[in-house]
Amino acid sequence: MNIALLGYGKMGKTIEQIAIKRGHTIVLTVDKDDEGYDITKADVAIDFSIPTVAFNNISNCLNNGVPVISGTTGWLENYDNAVALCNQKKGAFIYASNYSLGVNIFFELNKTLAKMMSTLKQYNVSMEEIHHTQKLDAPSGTAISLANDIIANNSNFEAWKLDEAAEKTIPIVAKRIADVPGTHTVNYESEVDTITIEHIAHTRQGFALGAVIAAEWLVGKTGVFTMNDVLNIG
Ligand SMILES: NC(=O)C1=CN([C@@H]2O[C@H](COP(=O)(O)OP(=O)(O)OC[C@H]3O[C@@H](n4cnc5c(N)ncnc54)[C@H](OP(=O)(O)O)[C@@H]3O)[C@@H](O)[C@H]2O)C=CC1
Ligand SMILES: O=C(O)C1=N[C@H](C(=O)O)C[C@H](O)C1
Repeated sequence: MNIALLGYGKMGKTIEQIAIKRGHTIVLTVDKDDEGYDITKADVAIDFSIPTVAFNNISNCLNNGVPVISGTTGWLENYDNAVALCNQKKGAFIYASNYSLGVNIFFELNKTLAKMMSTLKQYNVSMEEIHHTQKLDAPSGTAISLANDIIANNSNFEAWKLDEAAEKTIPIVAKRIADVPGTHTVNYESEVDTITIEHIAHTRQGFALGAVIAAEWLVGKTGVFTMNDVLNIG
């Protein structure tokens, strides 16, 4: 497959290595100063850029008939517009806050636990995410997905908030520590005990492999998909 990498930073470069090992060709890399690039030579585009440009990158692909997967976080105010454009153009699009197999299993565990805890009002939930100090957004996209899945599966919680505890609200603490690829923790705490589930990424390889697998899966399809479709879980 001919792949375009929109965003050629830590993730773009890790994806490049894995894509080449899997027999693909990188035909385009786009970074900050690469305005007006020609996407049409790519069979699929993989966007891991920055929050302010992700929607432009995705729109450019969909407008040119190129399937696109995005892992960029912090741009979700435009997610519905991306879905509408994909449907209008009969294109192919995946966004996932986290492409790793481990986190997608962790998402399912989190949903199951949230359902189990819904009748146990003595437990308060809280979340923590830890990432490297270059991260632009907080809380992480993965933390937002986890919080939204708790809200969808447990009527004791209606919203999430960064750093703030309030009634029916899930507080999320975001810590920034040098070189941490990504750690997510969900805690249920009562007066007598604590239940914790945690995912720790040791490297970026898991995110990158998942992104390449998603790109391979998307080519030839039409529609808006999620990692649950790719991995056939959930
Ligand atoms: N969904 C998932 O599984 C994962 C998601 N992520 C997310 O992916 C994104 C990228 O992460 P990461 O690679 O670590 O970040 P980096 O900062 O290392 O890379 C982002 C790259 O985007 C480039 N960029 C800036 N402007 C543009 C533009 N107009 N078009 C294309 N690229 C541009 C930056 O260039 P320059 O440095 O010159 O500004 C930089 O090289 C983040 O949003 C992060 O949260 C990360 C890991 C996993
Ligand atoms: O910025 C990162 O590095 C990561 N971002 C994603 C997120 O915001 O959830 C996924 C992963 O945790 C790494």
